[in-house]
Amino acid sequence: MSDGMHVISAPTFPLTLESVVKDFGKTRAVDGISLTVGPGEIVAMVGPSGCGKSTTLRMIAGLERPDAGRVTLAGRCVAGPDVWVPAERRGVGLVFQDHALFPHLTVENNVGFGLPRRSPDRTARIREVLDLVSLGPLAGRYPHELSGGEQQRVALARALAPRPPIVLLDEAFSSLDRGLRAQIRTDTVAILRHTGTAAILITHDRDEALATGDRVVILRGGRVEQDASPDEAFHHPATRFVATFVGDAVFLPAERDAGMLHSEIVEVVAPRGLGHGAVEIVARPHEVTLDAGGPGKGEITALEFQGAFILYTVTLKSGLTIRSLQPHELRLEIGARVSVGLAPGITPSLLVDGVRPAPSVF
Ligand SMILES: Nc1ncnc2c1ncn2[C@@H]1O[C@H](COP(=O)(O)OP(=O)(O)OP(=O)(O)O)[C@@H](O)[C@H]1O
Repeated sequence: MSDGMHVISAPTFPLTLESVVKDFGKTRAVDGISLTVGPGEIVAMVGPSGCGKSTTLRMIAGLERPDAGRVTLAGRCVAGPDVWVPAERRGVGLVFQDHALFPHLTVENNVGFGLPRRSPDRTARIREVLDLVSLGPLAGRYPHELSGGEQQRVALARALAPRPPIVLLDEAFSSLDRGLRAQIRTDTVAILRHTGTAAILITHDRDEALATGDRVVILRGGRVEQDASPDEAFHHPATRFVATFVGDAVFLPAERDAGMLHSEIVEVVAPRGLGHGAVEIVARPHEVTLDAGGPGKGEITALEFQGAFILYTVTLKSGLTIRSLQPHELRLEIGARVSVGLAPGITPSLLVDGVRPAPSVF
């Protein structure tokens, strides 16, 4: 610019959704979702069946047309009022649960499918992405000659080959068995990070979402219930629904008195401006302590062996049941009386009428 001003250009986000809506007849599948995915960011989208995950992904890919709102990919509006760019011209990478490989094409031809036929670097690019997923030696095989994990890697290589702004993974690991699944997921994330490719990963599995995403977007009824880091969603859930969706949660009703919140097992200072409404203190079972000495306010009413830990169900005097996750060193029988508390250093989150109070109260 001639006046000497520096122009700082806005970063180009791989993906922006603005108030996107999709109806199927009378069903509102997606109800005004807004979302941004930053460069190289991996976003896990999670929520119960029917919450709109796949429909959202299909609108990003161009397989469904939004009824309202706007989809922008790498700075280009691809869906909006009067704008519609079809799937084949969006350049989005897709990886599905069933891998969707072409059975009559070899691995290398599957990988090269999205690359222009006459591109001079086509062969080199196929080699490069096959090496990236460690499948170079299998380039000439057909999909039916590969294991499930290898097929998944071919699908990833095919999605990455055209250097897409974003890769969309729809339940991409669900068909793999448990042990393999964790390994392939780790490898996939490493490859996405290595190439700096942004991704949205759709999953039913909360542990997968928390382990994989830089951010987790929790959907419910076609809306974003919370969009936060895994740590934030786990420790400061926006709603009661999120609290239970991202992990096992213990809700302790609390009474207000003289600036304190009193629950059956713990007291905490009431933050200023907490507002009116029913307050609950939220804890996780691994934060609930049990002490077998003394009279105790609770009684062990069930226990469940969970590998490295035992999950105890404790019934308190009021009849409220809570859960506590304990190492095997603590051996308690059903019927044992215990004192119950919260581990030192824990600042439990609060809900007022089922919703996290505004951050300004803390
Ligand atoms: N083609 C369609 N026609 C009619 N209704 C549809 C269609 N696709 C999805 N729906 C409905 O839209 C809502 C959202 O579906 P969607 O598949 O996006 O959910 P989801 O979160 O991906 O679910 P799941 O985890 O079970 O795959 C559901 O109520 C579903 O029944």
